[in-house]
Amino acid sequence: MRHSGVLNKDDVGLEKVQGVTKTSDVYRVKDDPQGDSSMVLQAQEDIIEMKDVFSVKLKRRRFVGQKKGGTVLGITIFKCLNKEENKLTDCAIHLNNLSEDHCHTWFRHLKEILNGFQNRPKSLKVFVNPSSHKREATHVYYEQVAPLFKLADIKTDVTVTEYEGHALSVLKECELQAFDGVVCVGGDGSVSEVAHGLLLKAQIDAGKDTDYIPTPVRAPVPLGVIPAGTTNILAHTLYGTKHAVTAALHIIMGHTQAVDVCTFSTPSKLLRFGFSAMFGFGARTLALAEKHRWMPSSQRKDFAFIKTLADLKPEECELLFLPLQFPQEDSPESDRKKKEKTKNKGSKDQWQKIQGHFLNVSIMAIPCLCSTAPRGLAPNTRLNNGSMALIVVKNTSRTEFVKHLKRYASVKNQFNFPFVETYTVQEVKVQPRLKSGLDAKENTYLNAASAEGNYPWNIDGDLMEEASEVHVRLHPQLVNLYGVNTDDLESSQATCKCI
Ligand SMILES: Nc1ncnc2c1ncn2[C@@H]1O[C@H](COP(=O)(O)OP(=O)(O)OP(=O)(O)O)[C@@H](O)[C@H]1O
Repeated sequence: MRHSGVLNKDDVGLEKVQGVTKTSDVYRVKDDPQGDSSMVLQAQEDIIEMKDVFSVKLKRRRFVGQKKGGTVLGITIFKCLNKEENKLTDCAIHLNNLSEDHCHTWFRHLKEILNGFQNRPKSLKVFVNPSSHKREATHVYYEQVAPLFKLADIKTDVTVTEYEGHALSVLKECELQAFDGVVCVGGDGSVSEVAHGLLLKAQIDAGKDTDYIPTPVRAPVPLGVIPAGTTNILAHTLYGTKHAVTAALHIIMGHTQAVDVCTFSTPSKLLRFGFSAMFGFGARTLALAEKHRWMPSSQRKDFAFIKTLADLKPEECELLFLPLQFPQEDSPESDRKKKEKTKNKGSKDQWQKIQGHFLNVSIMAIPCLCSTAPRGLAPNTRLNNGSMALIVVKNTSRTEFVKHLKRYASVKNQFNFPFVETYTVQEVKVQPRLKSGLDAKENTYLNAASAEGNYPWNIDGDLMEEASEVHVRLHPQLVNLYGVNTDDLESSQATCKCI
């Protein structure tokens, strides 16, 4: 057998015995007492690429109740298959042979090749949020994902979170070097907490002051997302689908890419690491939804959306931003240093200011694909292009604002309105303006501010409340995420019909 990474008909003779299911084929390796492995493949499928194989097992005949031993019948190869709409599925190929020695040789050879894939994880730290969406994350993990991890011989250390902030406190104490990756099973809120925890722990381990981190260090291991929440924007952006098995297979196959990350800070402290934020409409909607946690999740989100739209109000604020000085092409990871150099060239006098009344301000380091916006909330940025999209929606009528929102679901450009401005930026400072001469109650009515003067922020689907200026900085390719490049995904249709 050649170690070309491909099993083809010149390497091995496999006789297809019987098709079992769509995803399970049975072949018989022609009996070859010499152990000669250059046999002829007689099945319809000529080639099995080793890069698509994630597990090999010895197949045995066992009696009912027998746990160990048993007659070796052959080997089973488990392979990852591409289905339609960006979905992946697993498939089993059974190879039968009468010689036990022959089967063991094949098993060892294939195992050796699989062990040679350095980027595939062997040990994962897993967080499951049992309260996500309709409380199905635990089921999704144990029924759909854990069996695949076991098949791929991946060891797991699972924490089922018991309260908000649990994943963060476990990560702060976690010895990350014991794992090849961290996985979060839940919605955007959970993923946001785990991503923040992973990056914060990296800073703590590097001895950084966690209140002020101008140049954070990279996360030491990749992060994987298994979608099981009400909103799954990050999973959708990475896999092009909300499909737990697809996500698990990308993790098993070790498909990773470096992704840009933002830090969100006040003048005195770091609030969060994250990928995207909304201030104004997107944040008010989330704040209202959080107040109605007792409602079923999808209903809560639709209710909050409609109610916030009915009470549409602009936010008065000042935006300072540092435009990207030298627009960069989408470039591979090797350009990271070049990007950082570019970034440092931006001097303070290049800051630009706009102020006024804004319905929504989005600051996004990644395109943020979701079922309601298949091309993304920020289709004008990439996962790792070293910049953020700043999307400013100025005050306008509700009718015009709804037209703008509807465009997210269509193929038309959602930014092609006189009241929408977009910028490609490296840094943004958002300073809300409390109206002078008004008391806290009046300010709460006119602005989104709480009685304490705090403004809601929607950071990766997680609600944050801040009174002071929020400074958003981009850090190119700070974390590796399991998944594929958004540009390689098939585009899908919008599924939201609520406006
Ligand atoms: N056991 C728990 N009980 C309650 N909340 C938890 C628990 N574990 C984690 N959380 C918190 O639940 C929040 C929401 O989780 P997640 O995003 O996974 O679910 P979701 O259904 O998508 O929620 P959302 O409505 O926020 O989109 C996260 O901020 C997380 O910190």
